[in-house]
Parts: sequence; C-alpha cells; structure tokens
Amino acid sequence: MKINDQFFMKLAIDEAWKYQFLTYPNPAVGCVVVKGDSEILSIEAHKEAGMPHAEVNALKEAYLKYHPNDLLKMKKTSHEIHDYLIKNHNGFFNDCKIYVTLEPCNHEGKTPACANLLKELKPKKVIIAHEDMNNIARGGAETLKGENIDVNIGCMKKEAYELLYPFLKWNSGTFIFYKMAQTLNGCIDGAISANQAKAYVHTLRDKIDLLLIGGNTVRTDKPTLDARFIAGRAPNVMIYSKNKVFDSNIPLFKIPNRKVIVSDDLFKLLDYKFVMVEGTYNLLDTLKDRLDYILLIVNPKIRKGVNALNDLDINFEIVHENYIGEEKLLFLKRK
Ligand SMILES: NC(=O)C1=CN([C@@H]2O[C@H](COP(=O)(O)OP(=O)(O)OC[C@H]3O[C@@H](n4cnc5c(N)ncnc54)[C@H](OP(=O)(O)O)[C@@H]3O)[C@@H](O)[C@H]2O)C=CC1
Ligand SMILES: Nc1c(N[C@@H]2O[C@H](COP(=O)(O)O)[C@@H](O)[C@H]2O)[nH]c(=O)[nH]c1=O
Repeated sequence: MKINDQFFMKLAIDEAWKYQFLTYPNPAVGCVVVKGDSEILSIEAHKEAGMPHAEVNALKEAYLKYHPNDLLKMKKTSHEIHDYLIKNHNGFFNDCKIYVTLEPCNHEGKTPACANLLKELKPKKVIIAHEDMNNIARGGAETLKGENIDVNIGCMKKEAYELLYPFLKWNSGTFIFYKMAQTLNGCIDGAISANQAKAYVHTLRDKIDLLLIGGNTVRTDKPTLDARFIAGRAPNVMIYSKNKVFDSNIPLFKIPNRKVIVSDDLFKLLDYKFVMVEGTYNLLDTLKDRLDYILLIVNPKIRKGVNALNDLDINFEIVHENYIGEEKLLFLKRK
C-alpha cells in the first residue's frame, strides 16, 4: 500500500462513515492531520449537529499530541477550541497537511467557520475530497487560497460523494434507507442482533424523521420501535398496510409523544426528509425502486430460520463496510 494522499483521505472517509446518519441534518465529514510527510497526528469526524466540525476535532487532537494540556482537552465547543488554537498555535500547523472529506465551511452557523480557523493556523496544504455545494457554506477553498495556502480538491471525490449523498438528499428532498438485520445464512426472523448493534439501531431511530414498517411485521413481532437502549427519542412511525385496524395493545402504540400513521400511500414518505425502513424481503420487494441506501447488519452466526422466499433479483454495490461490535455493517446501493 502506498502512503499517499489517497491513503490519508481514506482514513478520513472511514472515520466519517462511523457517524453517517448520526450527524443529520449535517453532512458526515472526516478529517486527518499529518505532520511533515507521514506522521498522523489525528483522525477525527463531525459527530453530531451542533458539535464541532471534523476539522476542529482533528486540529484539537493534533495539537494535543505535541502539547498535552487539560485546558484544551476540556474545551468542547467550537468557539472555545477555535479561540484556543488561534491564540496558542505558534506556527505548529505550518508543516502539517490537512485532509478533509468536504470543503471547509466558510460561514458562521451554529459553529464558527472552519476556513477562518485554517486561515489563521496556516497549514502547509489542505487536501479536500469534495467541494461544498451548499450555497451558504461554500467558498472555503477560495478563502484558503486567498491566504496563499496550497489547496487541492478532488482526492477520492467519488468515495466522498457517497459519504455526502444522504446530506445532498436531505437538502433536496427525502433520503430513504432500508435497515435489515440477518444472520450469516440470511435468517431474518426472531432475535438476531447483539446489544451493541441494537443500541446502534436505536441511535438511528433517535435521529430519523419517520420509521416505516410493514403491517405484517407489526402483527407478528409486536414491536416497540423506540430508542430505549440509548434513552433516546422514539421516532414517529408509519405502518404500511391495507388494514386500518391494529391491536392497540401492541407496544409501539403505547409510546407517549409519538405519532403513528397507518397508510397505504407511500408518497407520504416524501413529506419527510429522513426515513428509515425496518423490514425484510416482502417490504423490500415493494420499496426496491425508492430506496437510496440499504443498511444490512449481519450477525456472525448460522442457524435455522426464515430466509428470503421472494422472487427478488437485485444487484448491489457496497458503498461502505464497517463493524459494530461483532457485527458487520454493509451500506449498499442498487447498481
Ligand atoms: N430482521 C429484521 O431486520 C426484520 C425482520 N422482520 C421480520 O420479517 C418479516 C417480513 O417483514 P417485511 O418483509 O418487512 O414485510 P411484512 O411482512 O411486514 O409485509 C409487508 C406489509 O406491507 C403491507 N403491504 C403490502 N402491499 C401493500 C399495498 N399494496 N398497500 C398497502 N400495504 C401493503 C402489508 O400490510 P397488511 O398485511 O397490514 O396490509 C404487508 O403485510 C416480518 O414478519 C418480521 O418478523 C421485519 C423487520 C425487520
Ligand atoms: N430482530 C431484529 C430486528 N428486528 C426489527 O426490530 C423490530 C423490533 O423492535 P423493538 O420491539 O423496538 O425491539 C422488529 O419488528 C423488526 O422490525 N432488527 C435488528 O436490527 N436486529 C434484530 O435482531
């Protein structure tokens, strides 16, 4: 493997994917700081909307590597970290290369502009995978070039586009992803995921605008569909069904402050920006032309159980793969 720009950018992209969907409504972004030619000082990501951007987290961790101190360590907000680094950097970043998956933001939003911080710290080079297409935030590269900082755009652009894709859809309409858990041999019935994967699914439930589930699943599984593993917010639910009546004792109907709609109109999904479907092969057959991504959570066990019985024939591209605990996460897109 060559230690080149692509190598460092891949680290930034992989780090960002760990927080994919969790940054909603913000994009998932990763950043790596390299001192000299190849000393990796930090690999960081944006973790949640309102929290520091990837660049800020990465610059903070990079600085701490050489200057460990509790004062900076304890600073959690972007404003505090910006102020500290601008006052104390003393040229530390001048021989550093900054790899960032998205063009540094150029505007003051919930957090101050990353381009401004980088402008002050004057790194040797900023390598950007994908330009920012958001009219409010774009222009960071020009700001840096204006300060004679070397800027390169387009390293691993296709991979960075896949990372950015949910954000682009949130901004232009609806992003729909399909979550399905299975065993290694494809069983989808009963308990499948371990607690860590369940907690991850609950973290996703906490973020989305709407959870779609099939009518048969509601009758069979009698699910709760909340975010109890992380003490999070239970999402609003749409049950896709031709029936109007469900047993009101099913736990999902008992959750306070949640809306449940029962509908056979899939156009309703377009009223929401961020939709997760929890389903398997029946519902997949119905929705296959409307999905942006599929998130497959594979538990490493083989057992007897229910498998795909439908007449489905779909080819996928693996956009990203990752682990949650022992389980494999596959982010898939239809070819
Ligand atoms: N491992 C996992 O991650 C998951 C496992 N499961 C399991 O998988 C099994 C199969 O689930 P899944 O494949 O998601 O789908 P479902 O078995 O829930 O079936 C899809 C449902 O969609 C509704 N539907 C179908 N066509 C229409 C239509 N034209 N108009 C309105 N409603 C329609 C029907 O509801 P109705 O009959 O009410 O009209 C139907 O029952 C479940 O029994 C569950 O146990 C489910 C989710 C996740
Ligand atoms: N069994 C299973 C899943 N099943 C999904 O979760 C629903 C149950 O949710 P709740 O009642 O809130 O626990 C169930 O109806 C189905 O949609 N999902 C997973 O990630 N992993 C699993 O092992």
